[in-house]
Amino acid sequence: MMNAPTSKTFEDIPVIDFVNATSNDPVLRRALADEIRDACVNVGFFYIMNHGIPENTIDTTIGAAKQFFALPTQSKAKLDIHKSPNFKGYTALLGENANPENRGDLHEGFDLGYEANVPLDDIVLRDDGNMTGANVWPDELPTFRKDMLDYYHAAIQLGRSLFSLFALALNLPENFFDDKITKPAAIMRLLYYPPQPPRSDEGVIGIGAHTDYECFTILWQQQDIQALQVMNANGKWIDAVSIPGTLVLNLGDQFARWTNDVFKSTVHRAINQSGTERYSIPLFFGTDYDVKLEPIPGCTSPENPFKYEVVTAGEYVKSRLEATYAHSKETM
Ligand SMILES: O=C(O)CCC(=O)C(=O)O
Ligand SMILES: [Fe+2]
Repeated sequence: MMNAPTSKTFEDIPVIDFVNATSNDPVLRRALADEIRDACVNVGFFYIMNHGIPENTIDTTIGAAKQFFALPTQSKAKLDIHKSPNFKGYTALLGENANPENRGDLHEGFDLGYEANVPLDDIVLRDDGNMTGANVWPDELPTFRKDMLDYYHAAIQLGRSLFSLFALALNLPENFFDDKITKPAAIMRLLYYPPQPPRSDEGVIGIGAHTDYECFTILWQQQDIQALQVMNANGKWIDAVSIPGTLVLNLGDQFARWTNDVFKSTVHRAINQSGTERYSIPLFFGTDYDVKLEPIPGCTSPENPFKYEVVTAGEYVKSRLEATYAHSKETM
């Protein structure tokens, strides 16, 4: 876990209106990028208002997610993530352990990625054999695949526009990341958190304290349930309350490394003590597999040299994923 403290402590997570995200007016885009920079440098989390993913797409996807997790155990086990060479499929309760100090996370999950046989309008993809390989789908739910990919493609579109804004926020040309995200290395995950009693087992919570691995995560979280918490620089947990109509955006370790910690990858966790089931959908957005995480212009100086070993983005994420799932491998 990368525990880089944030430079300035925060008590609130900023809400940023994306209505001007694709405006033709560079002044408006610049103003938005300044807000984003502030959130990335000081918090590592922000809410996105006017994110552009249609509400009915979200509703359909959540409906399908509920049906999936309600399937019999044997149906879900057929799709177990340990059977996949590229981290796709089902994670059973306690199958993941985001914080190695804990004993397993109290959630079930389902992971999917880009499918080469579903053309995205403007993207040419090749399966490079590394994590972009085949998804698995439940035979029992005929529309599940379409429902998932509809959300996936809408979120990818948002993610690509975010990369331009992050470039601006780093005072780089808006197209700086374009040739580094030709194949969306984006993993979408459905999460189901059963309710846990207020005083529960030590070391078992919804998802243990962790940072994410990729550049950033676009998170849909269920309304009216408080579960997600974000750690500020004083080690205090700040509630990431659910705000209707928004998505949560948080930065991950790929971006923190790449920007020499100018952008913060902030520790977070989720505990569902609401008494009801909770669903969320993180979509982890990385770069192309072979992009080298070399110092980004403007993020280093003689006084502030690059702190990290240069690795490729894909190898970095893959090694982190292997470590995450290693804990439940023996039980398969
Ligand atoms: O469910 C949530 O609110 C957070 C999930 C999360 O942090 C993750 O999957 O990395
Ligand atoms: Fe996370």
